[in-house]
Amino acid sequence: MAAPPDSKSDKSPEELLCAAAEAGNDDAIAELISTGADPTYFDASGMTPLMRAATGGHAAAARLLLDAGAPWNALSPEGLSAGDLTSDPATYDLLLDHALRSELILGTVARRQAAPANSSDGVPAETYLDSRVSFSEDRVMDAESKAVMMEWERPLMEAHARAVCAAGGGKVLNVGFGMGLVDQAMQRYEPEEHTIIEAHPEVYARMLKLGWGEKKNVRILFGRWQDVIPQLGSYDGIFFDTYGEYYEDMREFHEHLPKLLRPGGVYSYFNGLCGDNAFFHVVYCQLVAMELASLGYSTQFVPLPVKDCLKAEVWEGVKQKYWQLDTYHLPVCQAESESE
Ligand SMILES: C[S@@+](CC[C@H](N)C(=O)[O-])C[C@H]1O[C@@H](n2cnc3c(N)ncnc32)[C@H](O)[C@@H]1O
Repeated sequence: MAAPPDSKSDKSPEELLCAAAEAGNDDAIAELISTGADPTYFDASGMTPLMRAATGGHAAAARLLLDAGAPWNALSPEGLSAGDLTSDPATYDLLLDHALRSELILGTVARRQAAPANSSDGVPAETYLDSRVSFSEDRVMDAESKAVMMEWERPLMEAHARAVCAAGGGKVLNVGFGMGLVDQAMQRYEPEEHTIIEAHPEVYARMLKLGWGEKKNVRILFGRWQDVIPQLGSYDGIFFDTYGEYYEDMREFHEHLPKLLRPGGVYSYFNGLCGDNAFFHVVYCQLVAMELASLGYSTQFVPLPVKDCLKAEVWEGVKQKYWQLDTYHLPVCQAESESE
């Protein structure tokens, strides 16, 4: 709750804090915070003091506010965070560093968002696999009209297949069939063995109907990757793209990489984490890269423009636009010793 108005100016301490943040007045910020002004306050325009400091490019002011507990991940009515609002490199770096440290400790954004595909609000992760999905030419939808997979991603899936089949002709693994876009692309590289894991019964039934069960180099494992992992071997290329799971699930999958990925192999995943906010997305690209680095993998992000794939009509009938950024960052991960 906002503190009472300041008698001299008729403004509350929080409004004064916003004004001081906007002006980059560090002394006034320190004074207001020390006398109890709330740094988590949203002003009448839906802006926090930190957003005001970030917009003005005042790094020192932003530091004072973060140290006082200002939330780095608060969103304006337009869905922008302080990191999205600044054009000052020092303020951006400060916010990014703070966000990474907070997420490493608390994981607040990850817990709110389902990882790599889309948000699972509406259909909880645990129930997605028990609920109906529907198929049309350009999408697979869940029971809540959220997109499980969409045709606009085809060029991305082709680029992922190119990355993980780079060595050509080896053994490849794909986790999550969806529309089979990445698998179609992988098949063009004529892998010696192509393993596909799919957990949804209706997606699995459709795979069989489409003839995937008869391809001689294809091995289908029906079940959750968590359950079929003991049946896996080791691979030259691995792609991971599930739906309705959380960042923690992907982290758990990554822990298996040292066993699953052969020396010289390439790992990639659908990089949809926080695909509706540019700053959160950068935070999560870096977090995953740090986590993979701790397992001995280096990650490069290849920028792919996607604006032209995303005309407004793409989202017609879809409850949530899970991707809203102009550039997709395709991750290419390799064992550190091999990528140098
Ligand atoms: C986003 S789609 C994959 C799209 C695919 N990359 C393509 O190119 O069409 C995600 C798929 O993962 C499946 N899935 C979800 N959770 C899974 C799990 N734990 N194990 C295996 N598959 C899972 C979903 O049923 C869905 O078919």
